[in-house]
Amino acid sequence: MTRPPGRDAPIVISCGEPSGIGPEVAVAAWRALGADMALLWIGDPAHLPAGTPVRVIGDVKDAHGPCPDALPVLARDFGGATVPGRPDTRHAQGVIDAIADGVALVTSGHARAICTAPIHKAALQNGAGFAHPGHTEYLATLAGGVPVVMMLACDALRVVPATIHIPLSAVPSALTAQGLRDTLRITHAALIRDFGIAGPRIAVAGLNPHAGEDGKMGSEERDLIAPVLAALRAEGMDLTGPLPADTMFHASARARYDVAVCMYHDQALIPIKTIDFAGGVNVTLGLPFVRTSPDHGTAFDIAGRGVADATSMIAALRMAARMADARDARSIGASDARISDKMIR
Ligand SMILES: NC(=O)C1=CN([C@@H]2O[C@H](COP(=O)(O)OP(=O)(O)OC[C@H]3O[C@@H](n4cnc5c(N)ncnc54)[C@H](O)[C@@H]3O)[C@@H](O)[C@H]2O)C=CC1
Ligand SMILES: NCC(=O)COP(=O)(O)O
Repeated sequence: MTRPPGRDAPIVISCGEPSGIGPEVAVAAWRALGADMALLWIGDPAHLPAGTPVRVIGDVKDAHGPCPDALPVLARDFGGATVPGRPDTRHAQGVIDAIADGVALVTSGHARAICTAPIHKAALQNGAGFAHPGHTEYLATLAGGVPVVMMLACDALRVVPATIHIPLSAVPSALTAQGLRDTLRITHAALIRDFGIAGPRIAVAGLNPHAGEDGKMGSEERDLIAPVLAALRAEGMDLTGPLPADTMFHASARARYDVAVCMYHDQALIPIKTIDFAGGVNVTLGLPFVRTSPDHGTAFDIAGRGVADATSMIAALRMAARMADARDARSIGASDARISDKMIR
């Protein structure tokens, strides 16, 4: 990463699947935040809701600073209009490129963060042979193959699935000590660096009912999870678990931790989407840049009707800005420290 781009630089929004609700929630979020925050949408302007005022940007420097009168757009031609709810294979490569272009802007220091609108994974696989199960894995590849962690966060809860987009039947064999250690270490470091939590309290779910009931209902807790937790506790991490997953998400249980690390996708996502579907944010931890996303998908059933709730997209943009601020503050702090170090010598 080059030096931080400054608070005037935009947060880029990749268009996501154009036949889903991505374009409309992006426009609604710009209407809500555009007076206070620099934003830059990457995609085909023909896919924006009719009547959206657009400012096509030639040079990303022209997207610095808030632009409340028109949505700044880095225009791409995806080769055709879109029909709500019907992904078009011709658009798939453009959707993928918008993500890569957004990441390039952030890593080159021209943008502060990327906020990705939802993609339809199958549409990208069918249309462009997209080899990744989701953004999370694609972004890890774009960042050079770094290990990453998916976290979903709302005001009441943060959750991390230790395995992500794999069939349920593949979960037990995909859970490894190394993978779990990486997940816990990345989560711990990110809560300190990006969320300002000095000593993160991490609760870890078991895999099986009743966290295995002393090995009577499964052995992963005893043989895999507990030893990993013991080793990381010895390094100073504040970990509880493995806990029975069914009793760790009610309000008084949630008050005892800062993040719940779960063993598979739905164990983590069902509680947060139940507690706050509208306000949840998906954030990728471990990347060298800031990436957030709304917690919902393409919602084909309501796309193009103007009824999609943009609360999650707005929350995702706000979280991206806060995370970028936190990273800026640390990097400015670090360079100040280097300067004062030199002065002392
Ligand atoms: N970050 C991403 O790119 C994500 C992509 N997806 C993808 O989206 C596609 C559809 O996934 P689903 O499981 O159907 O989930 P979904 O979130 O698209 O839809 C589930 C239900 O919630 C409603 N809904 C979703 N967002 C809404 C909003 N903002 N306002 C009002 N109602 C909303 C939908 O109308 C639907 O009834 C899949 O291909 C999935 O992979 C799903 C989650 C995240
Ligand atoms: N269920 C969460 C989800 O699908 C988000 O995936 P990603 O595209 O952010 O990796």
